[in-house]
Amino acid sequence: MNDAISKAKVLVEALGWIRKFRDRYVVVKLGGSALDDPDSVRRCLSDVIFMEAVGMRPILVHGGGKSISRGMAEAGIEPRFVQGRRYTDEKTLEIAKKILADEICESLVDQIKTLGGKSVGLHVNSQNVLTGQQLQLEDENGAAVDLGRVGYVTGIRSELLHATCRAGVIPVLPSIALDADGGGLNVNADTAAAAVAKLINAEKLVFLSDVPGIYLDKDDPATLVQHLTVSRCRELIADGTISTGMVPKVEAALEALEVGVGKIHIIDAGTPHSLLLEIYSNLGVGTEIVA
Ligand SMILES: Nc1ncnc2c1ncn2[C@@H]1O[C@H](COP(=O)(O)OP(=O)(O)O)[C@@H](O)[C@H]1O
Ligand SMILES: CC(=O)N[C@@H](CCC(=O)OP(=O)(O)O)C(=O)O
Repeated sequence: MNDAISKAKVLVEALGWIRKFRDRYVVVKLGGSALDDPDSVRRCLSDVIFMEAVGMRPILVHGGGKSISRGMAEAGIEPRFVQGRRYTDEKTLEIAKKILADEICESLVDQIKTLGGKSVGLHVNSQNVLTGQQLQLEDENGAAVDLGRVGYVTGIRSELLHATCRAGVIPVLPSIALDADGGGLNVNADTAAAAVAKLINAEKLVFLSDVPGIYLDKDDPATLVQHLTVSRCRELIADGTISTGMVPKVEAALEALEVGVGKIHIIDAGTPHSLLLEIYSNLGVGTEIVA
């Protein structure tokens, strides 16, 4: 009986959050590290289906950096990263498009359908949503850095996203954009997710990664921080506590917060139902970043 009552309490606790987030957009970013574990992916997708079923409007944005690197190795191309971005020549762009749009995105859509949800892949080879421009970076001496076909998102087809979500269909977007001439651009998936969150006025942006959140000591999970402000994040980037793949994630998070996205969460895709616990319970499981 006690067990039954505690289960009912979980539902009652969730009710408050379900009401609060009804019809609100949440952008969920699934990273390449998380995508490598099929069980985690299935569990995360079933959480996303739950969110849609209880009235939220989830939009899934995904990367797949590790798979692109594997695809390049098969094609005999050595991956090269400049300031965390993959140098992308035409051949690499074709590999990225094939792997992200045709393979990973379509596989996520199929899995959502198998799990009982409705979903559609919106991308360069179906209905494109993300438009962008070529990214111009400078090195420490102020000289232009050639990144090839690397871009950033400047616009989204928000009407298509609204209509898709209103119809109860979960949109899945790979991080490839089209420029004004219809040319493909390889976009870092963290920045793509933040841009979508920003342009759709999302309530939340959730990064599903392969760590439970941000650690104060990169190698010690016991140092997980539950709550960070923008200024504290900047300090942690400056002193090197936040490094490697976490830097673009947190920088993208800060940009999204600056333009009104309510809250950012960084959680572990491998922790069962971390998404549901983070959104629909009083118990936060990862790191939240607030303005
Ligand atoms: N302070 C930190 N706390 C936690 N992880 C960190 C930190 N600094 C760097 N990292 C690294 O960031 C990685 C997550 O980024 P990344 O591998 O790019 O993930 P994704 O594929 O989800 O985008 C972690 O696996 C970890 O190695
Ligand atoms: C320009 C650039 O670097 N694009 C990324 C896009 C994929 C990505 O970001 O995937 P993760 O989320 O797995 O890191 C890349 O080619 O790896």
